[in-house]
Amino acid sequence: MQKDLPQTAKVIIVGGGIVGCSVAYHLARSGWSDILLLERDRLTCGSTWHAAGLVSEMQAVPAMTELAKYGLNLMERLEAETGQATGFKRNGSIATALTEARMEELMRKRDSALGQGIEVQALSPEDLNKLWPMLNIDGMVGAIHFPNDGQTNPIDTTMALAKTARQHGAVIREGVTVRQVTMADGRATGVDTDQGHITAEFVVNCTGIWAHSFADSHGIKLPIQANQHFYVVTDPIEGLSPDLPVLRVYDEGAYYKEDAGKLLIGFSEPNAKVWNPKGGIPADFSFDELPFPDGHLDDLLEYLLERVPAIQNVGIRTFFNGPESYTPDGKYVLGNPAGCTNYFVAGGFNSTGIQSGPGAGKALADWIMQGAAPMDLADVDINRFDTFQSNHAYLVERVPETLTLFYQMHWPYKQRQLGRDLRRSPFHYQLKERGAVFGEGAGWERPMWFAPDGVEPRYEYAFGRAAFVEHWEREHKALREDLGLIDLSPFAKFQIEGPDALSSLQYISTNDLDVPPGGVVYTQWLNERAGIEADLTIARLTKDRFLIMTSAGTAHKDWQWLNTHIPDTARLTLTDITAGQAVLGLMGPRARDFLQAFTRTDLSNDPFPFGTFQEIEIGRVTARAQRITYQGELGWEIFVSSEFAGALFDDLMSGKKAPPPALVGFHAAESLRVEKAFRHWGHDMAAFDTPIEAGLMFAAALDKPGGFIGRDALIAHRETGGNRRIMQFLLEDPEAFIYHHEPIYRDGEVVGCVTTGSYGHSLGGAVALGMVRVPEGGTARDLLSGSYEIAVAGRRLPATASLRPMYDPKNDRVKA
Ligand SMILES: NCCCC(=O)O
Repeated sequence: MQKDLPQTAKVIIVGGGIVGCSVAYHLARSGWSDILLLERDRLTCGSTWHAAGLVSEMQAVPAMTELAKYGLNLMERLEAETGQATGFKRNGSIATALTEARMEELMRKRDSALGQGIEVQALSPEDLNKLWPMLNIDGMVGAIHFPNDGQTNPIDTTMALAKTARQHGAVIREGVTVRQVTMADGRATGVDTDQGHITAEFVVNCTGIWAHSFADSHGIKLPIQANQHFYVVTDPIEGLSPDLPVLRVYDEGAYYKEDAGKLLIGFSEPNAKVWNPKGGIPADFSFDELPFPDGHLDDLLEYLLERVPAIQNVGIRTFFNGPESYTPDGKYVLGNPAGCTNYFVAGGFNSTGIQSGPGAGKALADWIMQGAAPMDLADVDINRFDTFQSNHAYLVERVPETLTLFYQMHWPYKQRQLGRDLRRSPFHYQLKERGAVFGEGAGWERPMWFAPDGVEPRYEYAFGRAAFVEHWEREHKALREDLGLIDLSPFAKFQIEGPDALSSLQYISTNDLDVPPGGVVYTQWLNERAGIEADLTIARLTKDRFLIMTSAGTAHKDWQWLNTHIPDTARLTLTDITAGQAVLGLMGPRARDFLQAFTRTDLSNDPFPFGTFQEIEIGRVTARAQRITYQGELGWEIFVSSEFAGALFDDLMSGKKAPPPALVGFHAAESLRVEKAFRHWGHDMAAFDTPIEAGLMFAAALDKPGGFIGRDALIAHRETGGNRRIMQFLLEDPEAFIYHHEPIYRDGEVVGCVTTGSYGHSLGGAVALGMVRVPEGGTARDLLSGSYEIAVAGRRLPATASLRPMYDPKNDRVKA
């Protein structure tokens, strides 16, 4: 037993890598006391010690970028603050392109970086050579240079964080093994260590490559798995400048970093490997490395000898392989798994723990102290993952591709190949037979587009008008002008039933759900600050029974929100019935005539108005048809018990009663919704956007009896008017394509960025939604003046902007 090991703490952080030390640093520096960090062996001994230490501001999504920028600024001042050298330097970083397509990717990345206030310049191969004189620029098309990026020494940086944490009162103990987090009634109560029990108010899992198995041991599922990460280090190279920028040659799967007069070269290889030792990751793996397999990197090693010929003269001294933790989507995880509000995790850093860990540690510390995420962290929230994504075999199959994709072309709409074919809708094989090309969302296989006879059902990726765009366009127009059928089965469906179902839903929903049975209500769920936590549709099935419908991507999060916000005393049952109900969207101007041919129910407007549902017979099958749309046309979403789904599909597609609808994939579903300016949670709005900013006040029943969570904050926010608004944009140039995060300029100044980009095949150009700043001292109406541009691959293209949907602004088509 260590002397003076506390018996109780406010926060116990398990794991002494850079992330755990950053959490301790930020809690202690903010004045929280009784912070205890427990490390099984010595600080940094898991993955931190062998990390390469590249630090870049620009990350995959804006929230990660903001935290990385914070982290770099922190590293910059850490040495002065602690007196501990960290090795941090802003020697810059360069990303290179060996193809025109890669250059377009980099120019799009540059646009996005500029929009986020990051300094970046495009370089010609010759300019590049001035910054990296040893580089062989054969085949280089160009590059981009981030002068404020750099590198640091991971061990020293971690030690500096730990030192300051200690100076501010945190206790950091090495050589204490946490065997278990103790839990009671769904809450963490403390930890069992090899030296006794310690009680705690909060427990934080920062155990890196052990996070999955450690959490599993106390019943918490985490989507984290170790991959093998390889790098080599040369012998000293004469004349290598310590100020040499970090270099990423994406097309050759390699990064280069100056390392005490040598070059450290790391890889993102095509055939990446997980580390999945029999019996799990050894508990005593400490400052250890893994074998460097023969032949695994031969192609990439050949490239580097050509790319930096000086290496041929000195040779490679070290071949290193170390495990690092990865997630199924390449973004790290923060927050409360499984709704356990005093258990936190920060993990799965996908080889970016040094650049992301310091900022992520701050975000997590703030989350603990404030009791809520301190900024929009939807992209990294642990609850974006469903529980199936913590399955060990799934992770082992899935995560090597995360490492591989890191440096591969980031093609628009690129689909993963591994960890697929896991979640299939009841229509899967019928759609596949008809040419469906599948993409994956929340594990579901979803038809993205349909290849007609004679066209191979697979993507040829490209920027702009790729080959599949003509099929996407055909499906989009078929639905707009005639009739389309979309498989919407991945929708999550939660049934809530009981005498307190209505009052509980009223309490968490902005809209008034006290509608007659048969009504379908669009609503948001807000947090206390009036930020939007969920965006859903709720049908009142009977007086005491409701069906909540939400998108597959937010199912797990919304389920957690529901469970943690319905009052404890409420008399109701809550059931996830997603698997039992298949859904078809039958949408388009011919929807009524078509469906009428199958049913005796009168589908005309008066007996079957918009925003209602009825149970109807559709030929041989009885289903619940609800008259709403996410595509902006007349239509019904048809909910059918899964065992009848195949028969319903066959009947509708048979052509016996009416010409069948066109099959429509998710590219068209998305372009149809963006043309109609329908918002999507997680893209166009999230927990830091209010209904005012998202333009959704029409769904807030401010005067309903009893109010709702967030109502007072929403009313207060309405007084100030808010300083941002969602707008819709249409590019004037019909050839350009928008994807995501492109900056939006108003009169030459960045005022926001694209939240969803698509192509409006009916509007005739790229169409987008974007959150835009209201001019200082002005109102939302002022947004309608001024000239707008959107940056696309290095060019600023004029765009028309609107606060109302450009397509069918009065809903005439929807309510026809
Ligand atoms: N630790 C490897 C990081 C790779 C990269 O930032 O490109």
